[in-house]
Order: sequence, then C-alpha cells, then structure tokens
Amino acid sequence: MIELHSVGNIRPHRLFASLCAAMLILAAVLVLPHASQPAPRVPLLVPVFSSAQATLNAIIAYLVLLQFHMERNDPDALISIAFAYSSLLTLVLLVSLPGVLTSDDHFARLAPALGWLWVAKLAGHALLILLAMLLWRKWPARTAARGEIHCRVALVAFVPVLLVGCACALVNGLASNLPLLQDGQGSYASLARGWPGLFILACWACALLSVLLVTRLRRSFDCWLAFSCLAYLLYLTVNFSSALRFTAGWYLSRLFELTASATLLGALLFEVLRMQRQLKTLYQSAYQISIRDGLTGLYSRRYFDTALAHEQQLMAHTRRPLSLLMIDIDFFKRYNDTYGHPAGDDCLRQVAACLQDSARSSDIVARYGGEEFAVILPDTDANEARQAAERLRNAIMARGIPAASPAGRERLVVTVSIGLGCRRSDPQAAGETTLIDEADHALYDAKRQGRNRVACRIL
Ligand SMILES: Nc1nc2c(ncn2[C@@H]2O[C@H](COP(=O)(O)OP(=O)(O)OP(=O)(O)O)[C@@H](O)[C@H]2O)c(=O)[nH]1
Repeated sequence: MIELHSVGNIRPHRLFASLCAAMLILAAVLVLPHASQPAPRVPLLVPVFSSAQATLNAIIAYLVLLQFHMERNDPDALISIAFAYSSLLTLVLLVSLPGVLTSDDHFARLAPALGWLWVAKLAGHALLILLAMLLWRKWPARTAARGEIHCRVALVAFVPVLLVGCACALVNGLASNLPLLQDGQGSYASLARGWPGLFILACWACALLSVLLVTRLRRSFDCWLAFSCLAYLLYLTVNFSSALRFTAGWYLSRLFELTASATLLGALLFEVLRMQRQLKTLYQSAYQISIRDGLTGLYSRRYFDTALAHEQQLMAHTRRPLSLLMIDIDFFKRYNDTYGHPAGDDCLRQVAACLQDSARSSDIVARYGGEEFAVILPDTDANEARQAAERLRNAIMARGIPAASPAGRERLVVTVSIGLGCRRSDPQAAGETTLIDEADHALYDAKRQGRNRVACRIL
C-alpha cells in the first residue's frame, strides 16, 4: 500500500540539529562570564519578545495538533497541549505588564503572583513534555476511529485553557502566602538560586533527557523537540546567571527562548512542505497507475472511455474528423493454448509496444480488454486512419512474433485484424457508443473476411 509518512530522511535533521545545539552551547559558554554586564535598556523588547513567543508557541501547538490528527500518535497531543499552555500563559503575563492592560500600581501588586505564574509556565511546559514521553510506550501509534480522533482534538484544544485557568487561580489564591521571587531592585536572584529555579531547570533537563531516550530521534520533529528543550535549558541557565533584566545574559537568554520556538516551528513547516511534495508525488504515481493497464503499460479502458468522450466534445467545437481503430490479435486463443498464458501475456506486451511505437504522439493507444486494443486518432479522416491502420498492422507483422500455426502449415507470425470507425465533423450524427460499435462491426468484418486486414465503417 502506498503510504504518506512523516519519517523521511532523518540524518540531515539529526546533523543539523546537533550543529545548532553545539552553536547554542558555545554561545551560552561564551556569554556566561559576562552575563551580569548591563546592556542598554530597551523596555519595549519585553512585550515584543513575549508576543513573538506566544505567537510562535501557538502556531507550534496548532501544527503539532494537526500532526496528531494525521499520525494518531497520542503523545503528540500532550506536546501540543504543552505549547498551547505555554502560549496562553505567556499571553497572560504579557497583558499583565505595566502599560499593556495594567497600571504601574496594579502591576506592583500583581508582581509576586506574576513571578510564580512565570514559574508555573516554564515548569508546566516542561512537565507536559515529560509526561508525553513517559506515556510514549503506553500509547503506541494506532488507528483511532474518526469520531474518537475528533473528540481528542477538541479535548486537546480545551485542556490548555483549563490548565491555564487552574494555574492562574492557584497562584492568585496562594499569592499572599508565597515567598517573593523578586526583590525591590528587580533582581530575581532568590528565584534563580532558590528551589523554584532549580526545579524549573530540573524539569527541562528531564524533558530533554526523556525526549532523547524515548523517541531516539526517529522523526525530524523529535530532533527539533530535543533541540527546543536544550534551548529552554540554556535560556534558563543564562537567564538565572544574570538575575537582572536588561543585562547581556538576559538579552541572550530571551534570544535562546525565541530560538527554542522558532527552530521547532521551522522544522514543522519544513515537514509540512516535505509531506506536501510527497503527497504530490504519490498522487502523480497513483494517477499513472489508475490510467495505465498493468500488463501492457498502455492506457487503461477507463482512461480510454474518458479520452474518447473528451475527443468527441472537442470535435463538436472544432468540427474536425475523429477516427477510432479497434484491433484484435488473430487466433490468440490458439496462441495461448500452444505456448501457455505467460507467453500469451508476453505477446500482448510486444503487440502493445509495437502499437505504441508506430502510433503518432497525438494518438491515444489503449488496451480495450483481453487481446483487444483501441486507438483514438484525433483530427484524422477515414483515408488517413486507414493508412495509419495499415501502418500498425504491417508493423506488427514486421515484428515477427512467431504465431501458433496449425500442424503441417508453414510457420506464421502473429497478425492483427483492425476495424476502423470514423466520425466526420457533425457531432450530432451519432453517439459515442456508435463510433465504438461501428469500429467493432468493422473489426468483425475484418475477421469474417479472413483476418490480418483493415475493414472500414464510416458514419
Ligand atoms: N495470455 C492472456 N490471454 C488473454 C488475456 N486476455 C484474454 N486472453 C485470451 O485471449 C483469447 C481470446 O480468444 P478469442 O476471443 O476466442 O479470439 P481469438 O482466438 O483471438 O480468435 P479471433 O479473434 O477470432 O482471431 C482467450 O483465449 C483469452 O483467454 C490476457 O490478459 N493474457
């Protein structure tokens, strides 16, 4: 069975993702000693980064959901939830920024809760990926019923909203009892060096390890998901090492965060394009299979019927003649009985090849059925069609395929009888079946008159 699959050639992805990972680690190592160095303050970058991050993660969630819908790989549903959850919480954090939907005073009151919401966002994102990996083996890829998969897609779209609602309610409810993650100077050192920071780092380290160990990077998506986990891990490492906003480390860490999403999105889009190309190729080969006869490679009967109808429609406009040849191999039953069916098949292939080689490129040569062939000759009148038919008949004789001759007779070659039907320019003169019928009757005449000849019926 021809199948559309998303595995493709995985090696370039593994190589490229490893190279990107090495570059990211190198950048982190180079910047770590200078992470706390102050850099120019660009406050506008915070909402810009957050909007970009929320958008990228939302698109990733959507594309992974489509991947889940297509491949029915249940862990993909959880990964989609992870990115949708992160996107929604980023939006919540974005609208809480002073000047967006919140005044400075209000933001000051919200700040403790927002710090914890940020922890919930990053930890939840990593934990959902980890959960997907832990359930990987328990949820082998399988074919779910159509209704079932639609239910799950709806559920996947709903769960992130529920999770974000729970996280906001929980953080809001506990805010007064939770320790402050930022001091008055805006330093988040207590978050970075305390257990919440370590917890988030541990979550992303486990997510990365689980993706590597469980998926074994079999799909391109797995490679880039692992890269994304690594980028998040480096984002947090560099971010925590500066503990202040608008420092070299803080800027680079935000770039790492964007890289984590942008590369995964790029890989998903690449995959979509690759599958589109694959789909096109599969469609083309499936189409060729559907219009070709399996034994001879000529056009199939189905294609012939469509082509004849099309040519007749064309003729109605152009008022040009249209001819049809029905060709039958003489004494083919005797050939089969003498040499066997496999040899008979071979003879059919040879005759088909000979017809195809001798016909014009504009002619449509088809296997009509059994040992009968049909050739549509567009824009060809009866005289030209008769010449073409004689050419085909002679070409088959010249091929010299040994025929099954009756005992005591000289050795003969395979011949064909040809019936010719021709329709002149009046499209109302007769229906499509009549042209076939006439060619068929002419073929019968050719057989009756002694075979190996062309007989003609003109409408
Ligand atoms: N090997 C092979 N034989 C086929 C195929 N399709 C039809 N045939 C055979 O073609 C033969 C057609 O025989 P008939 O219709 O009696 O015609 P004929 O022996 O050619 O006699 P005339 O047409 O009167 O010259 C039958 O024996 C079919 O079994 C095929 O795909 N492969």
